[in-house]
Parts: sequence; structure tokens; C-alpha cells
Amino acid sequence: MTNPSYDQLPIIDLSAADRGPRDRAELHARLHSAAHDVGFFQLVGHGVTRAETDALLDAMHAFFALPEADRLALDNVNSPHFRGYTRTGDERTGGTRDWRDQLDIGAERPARVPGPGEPAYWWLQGPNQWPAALPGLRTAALAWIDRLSEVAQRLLHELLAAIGAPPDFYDPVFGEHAHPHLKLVRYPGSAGDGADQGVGAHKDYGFLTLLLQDRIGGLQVQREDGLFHEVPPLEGAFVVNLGELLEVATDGYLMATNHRVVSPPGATERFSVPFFYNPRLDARVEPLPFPGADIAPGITDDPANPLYADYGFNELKGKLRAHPLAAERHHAELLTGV
Ligand SMILES: O=C(O)CCC(=O)C(=O)O
Ligand SMILES: [Fe+2]
Repeated sequence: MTNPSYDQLPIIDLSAADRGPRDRAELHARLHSAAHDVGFFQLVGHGVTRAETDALLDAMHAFFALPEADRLALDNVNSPHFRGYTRTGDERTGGTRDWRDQLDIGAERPARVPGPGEPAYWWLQGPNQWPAALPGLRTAALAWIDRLSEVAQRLLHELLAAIGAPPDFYDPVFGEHAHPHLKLVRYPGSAGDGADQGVGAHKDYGFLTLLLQDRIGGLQVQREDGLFHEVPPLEGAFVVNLGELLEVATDGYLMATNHRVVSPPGATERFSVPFFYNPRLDARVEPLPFPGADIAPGITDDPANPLYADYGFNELKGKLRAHPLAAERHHAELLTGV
């Protein structure tokens, strides 16, 4: 890529897919370049309305305004499925404390405790924890999961088409057993001790992440020069990044991109809502047939962060590291080697 601009990410207009073959071809060229060269972009033309977004954001703000005791009633330390509320300081990334609190929400399904010989990742399936005082949160969050799953599916189809692959190649690993994940996140300003890790550098585990951020800023992405660059907030856009499974699927032709959040200054609060478009827990990601496969460089070889083609194991690896208190309480037997 020549002369990359680090001031803003590429801007991708998904509505161009419906404006005729010329516009769609141009969209594919831009998407190909954004996904291959950068791994991060701003998505506009996605069709999600202001009213839909406001419904979610209102519910989120109401959640963080609840008395702390109401939020701690949903402590994820009580969930063997890593669902619920994580208080500020309880989460770890790269072995270091993150300074944010959050509510983790997933597909609403009954627990499936793995039987003898069954993969441990079935622990990740299970009920959410909802605040009794705020029944509207459940409605808003589950509606958002459905709505963004649609957008992400359209985007994945266009992305696969853009690199010359069959657009529906991964449809079988999504469908009604897909394992989407939503976080409602607050960064409560800077930690008193001077640490500025809102969330440490990491890659996301699944296919695609669609993130709504407010106007405060602080999200940074590692770009082609190896340095972390700000992702300036863009009103109405989703920040999209590729997750580890797309790197596995394309043998490194598309790369999962490292990103992090630097804590806002002083007592400034920042809110964000990442939505993770993940396949079934028992999905094994088969290699994608596409022309670039011949020149794919291979996946990142990081002994500290092995990438798994079995999605459930890839997510379980991350959850056990990020939530050590819940992991030690419920899954001590799984903690060797993570
Ligand atoms: O809050 C953000 O802007 C990014 C959050 C993130 O990367 C994550 O939770 O995986
Ligand atoms: Fe992330």
C-alpha cells in the first residue's frame, strides 16, 4: 500500500453493495484493501438507524447508572459461563489489569455442562445475568445482537466476495447455533496509580467485530508501521476489525489486528459497545478457497497466543485469561497451560 494515511481508517459504505455492479465492484476493491492492508475500517451505510442505536445506548447508560450493588448482583465471578458484570480492575489483558467495567452478554441459551469426553468450551454456553431493576436492557441487548448479526453477515458475504471467495462459504458455521457476544463497556477515566491500560493490546477471537464508540476516543489500532494509532470517532459509523478466525481461515492473508484502549484522562468516562460476530462453539474453520491463498503468509506464530481453528477453544482461551477470578472459581482444572 502506498502512502497510508494514519489520520483516519478506510471508510467503507456497505450500501454500495445494493447500488449496481459498478458501485459493488468499487466497494469490493476498497474492502479488499482495507481488510488486507489494514485489518480495521469504519463502516457506514450499514442501515442501523439512529433510533435503534439510541435504544441500546439509553439502556446501557441506565445500566451503568444503577447502584453498584445492583450491578454486582450480576457479578460474572458467579457465572461458570463468563456472563455478567465485571467490576473495574477484575479483568486482565496480556497479564495486566484493565481499567474498565462491563456487562458480558451472549446468545440466551440454557447451560450445557460438558459431559465426560466433551470439549470444555461448552461451558461458554449458558444463561445471561440481567438486572431485575431494568427489564428493558434484556430487550434492547438481544435486539442489538439480532440486528448486528444481520449486518455482520452481509458484511462477511461482501468481504468474502471481495477477495474472490464463495460469499456463503461460512454460512454453515453461523445460523441458529452461532455464538454472538456483546459487551457494554465503560472506561471510568484514569486509574489513580497512573496506569493507562483501559484494555490492553489484543486481537478479537471470532470473525468480525462491529464496535460503537462514543466521542471520547482512546481506541488505538496497530497499523502497518507497527505503531498504535488513534481511531478517531466517526458519528454513525461502526469501527470494524477482523478477528483471529479470519486470519486462520485465510492463512494470514487477512490479519486479525492488535488493538487497545488508552484510559480517558482524569475522570472522563468513555462508553463503547463491541459486538462480536462469532460462529458456533463447535465450528471448525476450514481453509477458505480463494485466489490469494497461494500468496498467504501463514498465521501469526505467537507461542503466547496460539490461534485455534476450533472456535470454542479459541474463545475459551481468551475468557480464562481475561477473567481469572471466574476461571479459578469454576474452572481451576482448565487453567494449566493458558
Ligand atoms: O472499547 C473499545 O473501543 C474496544 C474494546 C475491545 O477491543 C474489546 O472489548 O475487545
Ligand atoms: Fe477487542
